[in-house]
Amino acid sequence: MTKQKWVLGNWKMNGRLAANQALLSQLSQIQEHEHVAVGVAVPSVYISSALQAAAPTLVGAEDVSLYANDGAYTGEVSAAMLADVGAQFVLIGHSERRQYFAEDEAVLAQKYANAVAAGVLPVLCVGETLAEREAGQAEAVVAKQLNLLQAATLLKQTVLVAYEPVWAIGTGVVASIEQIAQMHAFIQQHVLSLLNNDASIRLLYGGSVNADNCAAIFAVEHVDGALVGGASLKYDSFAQIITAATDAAN
Ligand SMILES: O=C(CO)COP(=O)(O)O
Repeated sequence: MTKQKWVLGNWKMNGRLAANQALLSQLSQIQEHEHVAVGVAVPSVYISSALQAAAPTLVGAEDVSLYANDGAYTGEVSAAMLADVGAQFVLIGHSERRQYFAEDEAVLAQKYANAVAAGVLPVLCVGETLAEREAGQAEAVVAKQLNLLQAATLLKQTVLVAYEPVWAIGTGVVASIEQIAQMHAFIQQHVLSLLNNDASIRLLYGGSVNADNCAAIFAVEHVDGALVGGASLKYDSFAQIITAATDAAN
């Protein structure tokens, strides 16, 4: 899956069956582009139904259990189950998981490994808070969050990382082009050094991406796509972002 541009939606805890199917059937009619991957991460209860309506749009999960094997873990969904229903990717370490569910690096490393073992492509989400940026810690924080990739050298596939500054998520405050360019260059270099230059890396930007700002973001070096929250919930805005990615890939 070495596409040049990736546009992934993250529905978060949104959606209902009928509305999902309507949105996905519109998305499924967008002309497929050989260099653009389009996908949506959806609540796990909707993965199966989404898969029936979405192709060629990829369908992924928003989270996966820390526990790898079947067992007495009430409420959990394992990576093997995601693979079983056909989920093609899974978000790991979204800032909302880190913030509301106290997921730390050890937990996320295990989740990442579980996804890899089950054959579900992990998308590692990283990003600093505003306080961390203001303290000059942005790169150090992101570097620490990337370190779990070291244990993922078993990967011989595309490494997908989404840089989502926490202060840009759902706020309408998009990072500046300079901030995105600087952090993406840093992430590219850091991941290559972690993986001994042996990886195909795709870096997505996330945080208040919309139809108006996406083209400028896609033009930044080392930006290989976007992870889109709010604007992925409406066909028009998501379709415009896909069009901009397609233009950028041409
Ligand atoms: O968290 C995000 C995607 O994972 C970004 O959300 P928004 O696009 O709504 O800012």
